[in-house]
This record gives sequence, structure tokens and C-alpha cells, in this order.
Amino acid sequence: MGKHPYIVWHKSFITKADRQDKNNHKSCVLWFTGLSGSGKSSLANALDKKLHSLGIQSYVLDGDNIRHGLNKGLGFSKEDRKENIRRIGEVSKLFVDSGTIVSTAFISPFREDRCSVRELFPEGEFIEIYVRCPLEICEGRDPKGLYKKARSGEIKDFTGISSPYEEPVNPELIIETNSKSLTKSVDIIVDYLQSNKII
Ligand SMILES: Nc1ncnc2c1ncn2[C@@H]1O[C@H](COP(=O)(O)OS(=O)(=O)O)[C@@H](OP(=O)(O)O)[C@H]1O
Ligand SMILES: Nc1ncnc2c1ncn2[C@@H]1O[C@H](COP(=O)(O)OP(=O)(O)O)[C@@H](O)[C@H]1O
Repeated sequence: MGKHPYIVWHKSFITKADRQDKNNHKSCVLWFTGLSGSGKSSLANALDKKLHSLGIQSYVLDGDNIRHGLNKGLGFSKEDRKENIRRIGEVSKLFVDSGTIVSTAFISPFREDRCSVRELFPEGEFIEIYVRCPLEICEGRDPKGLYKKARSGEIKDFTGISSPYEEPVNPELIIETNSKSLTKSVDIIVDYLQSNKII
């Protein structure tokens, strides 16, 4: 779908830089990607709590929740996942524009889709965090009982079982949730934000 010929971009008076100045920190998207059960939601929410306690404007967009509303109706075919990620990329951009540090917790299994989101942002504002955890551990955790259903064939196209997960090639951070505690993982991300002068 191309751009509409009669729709013109309306510039706002207040810029992203103005909003960042007001907040006293920069804004960015922390793009958590990984298998179901790898720890994306747990990590994004624990980080959000920590950032909030530091007085930072932050927010979490979570796959399960977004699929109840904005992306209700999208399934798990390659095309639907692509559209899911495209929309979240655009929503994340709005959050970053508003001066917020937004954490997104979506499997986002396809490299090409994640790269397209990265291209929406200037250098340094898209931080890809690979939440790495072996499939057998994720399957052992099975917090929602979905792997069991995927193995029995009740759920089709399940990531890691009957649909691919393409690992990030050059993520800004890799967090191994099999060997690192949640607290330690949060500290690593906060350190990254501090050393890159985002907070
Ligand atoms: N077929 C299939 N494959 C993978 N996941 C499935 C599927 N069906 C339902 N679920 C549940 O939906 C959550 C993943 O949604 P996402 O929006 O993150 O997926 S994607 O990025 O579009 O691939 C995922 O949540 P997480 O476990 O938090 O990752 C599952 O709870
Ligand atoms: N170090 C860890 N980091 C994150 N989650 C962990 C860790 N160790 C165990 N877990 C558990 O793994 C599960 C991960 O589930 P969840 O956060 O919903 O993952 P995802 O959003 O990737 O599907 C949770 O039950 C969580 O308590």
C-alpha cells in the first residue's frame, strides 16, 4: 500500500528533543526478542519497574496484551506476524517520539521484520536485546502450557516447534536467561543505558 496523495505530514511544535530535555533522559526502544518462555515479558516488566523507580518515563508493549486490542485479529502466519511487528514498530516510534523508553516483548521471529523496524529509527535508538534461552528450557518452563499443545498438534505454526525463529545476527545485547537471574539481567540493561548516556 502506497502513501495517500492528499495526506500531508503535520509537524508538531514540540519536538522529541524538547520532550527528552523535559524528562532529563533520552528515549529509545528496547526490542526484546526470543522464543516463547525465554523471559521477554518477565525481563521487560522487571526493567520497567526499575526504570520507574529511577524516575524514568518508561512503558512496556507486550505481545499477548497487544494481541487483545490493537492487533486483535492477527494470527501467527508469516504475513500476520510481519504485520504485527510492523504495527508495533510504528507504535514504538510514537513512544520514542514522546520521550519514553519503551520496551517491547514480542517473539518477532523473522530477521527481516526486525530489521525493518530498526530502519524506522536513527542510530542508537533501536536497541535489540536477544533473550536467549535453549528451546528445551523454554519448553520445560512452558508457563502457559502452549508448548505442550504445540507438540500435540493442537497449536499450529508454533515458534521453535513448527515455525522458525531466526536468531539476531548483531544484537546490541544478549541476555541468557538460563544462566542469569532476573535482577542481574536488569542490571546489565541499566548499565547499557547508562554507558550509552541514554539515562
Ligand atoms: N503459534 C504461536 N507461536 C508463537 N506464540 C504463540 C502462538 N500461538 C499463541 N502464541 C502466544 O502468543 C505470543 C506471541 O505473540 P507475539 O505477538 O509476540 O508473536 S510474533 O512476534 O508475532 O511472532 C506468545 O507469547 P510469549 O510466550 O510471551 O512469547 C504465546 O503466548
Ligand atoms: N532468569 C530469568 N529471566 C526471565 N525469566 C525467567 C528466568 N528464570 C526463570 N524464568 C521464568 O521463565 C518464564 C518466562 O516467561 P515469560 O516472561 O512470559 O517469557 P516470554 O515473554 O518470553 O514468553 C517465567 O515463568 C519466568 O519466571
